[in-house]
Amino acid sequence: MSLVLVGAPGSGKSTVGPALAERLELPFVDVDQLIEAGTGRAIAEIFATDGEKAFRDLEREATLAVLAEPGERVVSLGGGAVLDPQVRDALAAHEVVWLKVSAGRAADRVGLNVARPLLLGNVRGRLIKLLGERTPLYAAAAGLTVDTDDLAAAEVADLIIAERSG
Ligand SMILES: Nc1ncnc2c1ncn2[C@@H]1O[C@H](COP(=O)(O)OP(=O)(O)O)[C@@H](O)[C@H]1O
Ligand SMILES: O=C(O)C1=C[C@@H](OP(=O)(O)O)[C@@H](O)[C@H](O)C1
Ligand SMILES: [Mg+2]
Repeated sequence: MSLVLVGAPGSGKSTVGPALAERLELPFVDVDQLIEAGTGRAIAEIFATDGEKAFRDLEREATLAVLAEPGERVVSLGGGAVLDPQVRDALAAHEVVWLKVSAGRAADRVGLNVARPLLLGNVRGRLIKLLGERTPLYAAAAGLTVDTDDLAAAEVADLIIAERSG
């Protein structure tokens, strides 16, 4: 069983994951990084050239493969991975932590970073829409929720460790 971080873009999955893995002395996997390493292409390039559907297919395959591996690790998913019903089923076998973030705070964090093609244009507006669609999915998947709005990434990691040992 792995410790799996879910949440919107800008919630801190890719930042908190390595900190958590280091503290727990577990291996760390970021599925977006795995896709980029496996294809030799940036996520933004996959979106731009092949479209979102092609990215979601790669994401499903990579996410299901990581979640099927035995052993314990810390896994950071992409923000949209929970849209896939097979991924949601696979998450049921893991310890899932939802890094909750408001649209305003997530927008502050991701800024105008072009690495997130889904948010291009009106970043805050897109985050509001995306959170509306995904909040029920994150909530249903998670056994633990951490509101990250007013916490530094290291504090989020500390809180997760405190909650699971307490
Ligand atoms: N709790 C936090 N407080 C402030 N900034 C954060 C926090 N978590 C992440 N960040 C910053 O926000 C940006 C997005 O974080 P990232 O870990 O890539 O999020 P995600 O993987 O969930 O999209 C990065 O610049 C990161 O340094
Ligand atoms: O929310 C999404 O649909 C996406 C989130 C991104 O990951 P982060 O959540 O780590 O930013 C990345 O997988 C891709 O740009 C799509
Ligand atoms: Mg990430």
